[in-house]
Amino acid sequence: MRLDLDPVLDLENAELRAALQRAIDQKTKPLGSLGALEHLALEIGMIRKSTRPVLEQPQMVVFAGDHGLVKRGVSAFPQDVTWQMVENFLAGGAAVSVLAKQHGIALTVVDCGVAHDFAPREALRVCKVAPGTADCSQGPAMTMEQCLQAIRNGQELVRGLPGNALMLGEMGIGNTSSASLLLARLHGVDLVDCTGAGTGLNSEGVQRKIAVLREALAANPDTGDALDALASLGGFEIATMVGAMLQAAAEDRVLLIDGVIVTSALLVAAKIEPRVLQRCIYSHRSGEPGHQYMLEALKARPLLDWGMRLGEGSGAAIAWPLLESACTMLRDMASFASAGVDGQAV
Ligand SMILES: O=C(O)c1ccc[n+]([C@@H]2O[C@H](COP(=O)([O-])O)[C@@H](O)[C@H]2O)c1
Ligand SMILES: Cc1cc2nc[nH]c2cc1C
Repeated sequence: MRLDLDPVLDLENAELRAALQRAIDQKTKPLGSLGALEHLALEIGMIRKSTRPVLEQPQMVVFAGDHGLVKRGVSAFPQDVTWQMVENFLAGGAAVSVLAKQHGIALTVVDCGVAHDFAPREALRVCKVAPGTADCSQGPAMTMEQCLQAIRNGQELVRGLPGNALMLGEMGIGNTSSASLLLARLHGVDLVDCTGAGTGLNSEGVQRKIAVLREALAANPDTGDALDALASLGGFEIATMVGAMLQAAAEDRVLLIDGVIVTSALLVAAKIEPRVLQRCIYSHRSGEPGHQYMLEALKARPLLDWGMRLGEGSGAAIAWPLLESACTMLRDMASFASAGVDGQAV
């Protein structure tokens, strides 16, 4: 074992599940009539171990990192956009900035390995392993020591966060390549099926991207180990998210999962500790093609299907009020008995 993990306990508890289902069924509504909101309420109740769950001090953490593979032309945008967008997150002008503010979600940005030196800011955490990964078409993106350092950084970061709900977002030009590579390596999906336009490559660009990603798989032979896959094909922001997810799950926080890159980190975390998945809610289905394969592999049912493909945690921020509605329904709706409504259908 190369990682010190806090214990993650199995959440399956048939009594609590039955109590939650009873509480939901006794609310003043025809059975099942709140549809997916009822399912969401049950899942949150299971994670928070309560028939009256309260989600407190929601946190959005955006993990940023640069990718050596970008020099091979796998993205429609230049590497500098990573640090420029970090500045935009901190200045309050990015999608995730305005959506987090709209919903009262605290925003922290983490420099996990951006090729830029930032001036210190209150909302910026610097956990820089190195200024960008190595080009994984030539060999491993990071050393195992760097990979473990990034995971530890993520664990440490979450230990210091308030609240019981964590949204993860990311920023990293080139990181849809890592997401496709991790999916191909960990679940055997063909790169042709799971590689997409990312920030906006045209179809020739996607073909070139696939060819480069094939080189990356060939340059990093499969050892059958998820940590090796992460170190050789991932990114610093992805590895830091893996640590954050493992820690958040160990603390029974609700994990609201964003798009294809965040989900690629979850693929790795779930190989290390499958019970992480018991704490996850999936905000949306990304328009990036690999995401559908990831969701299937994880047996995940996303809340929204809006063709979003921005990342940053934007999908999680938009889905957040649905989680609040699910908790409000469980806590505040009257039951047939308390409201004096006849609950027997004729
Ligand atoms: O989250 C998603 O599903 C998603 C899909 C496509 C692109 N992105 C974002 O776009 C960037 C990566 O795209 P690319 O083309 O540079 O690999 C990175 O900053 C991600 O946040 C994000
Ligand atoms: C402008 C821009 C904003 C982003 N946010 C997340 N990834 C991004 C990529 C680009 C190019």
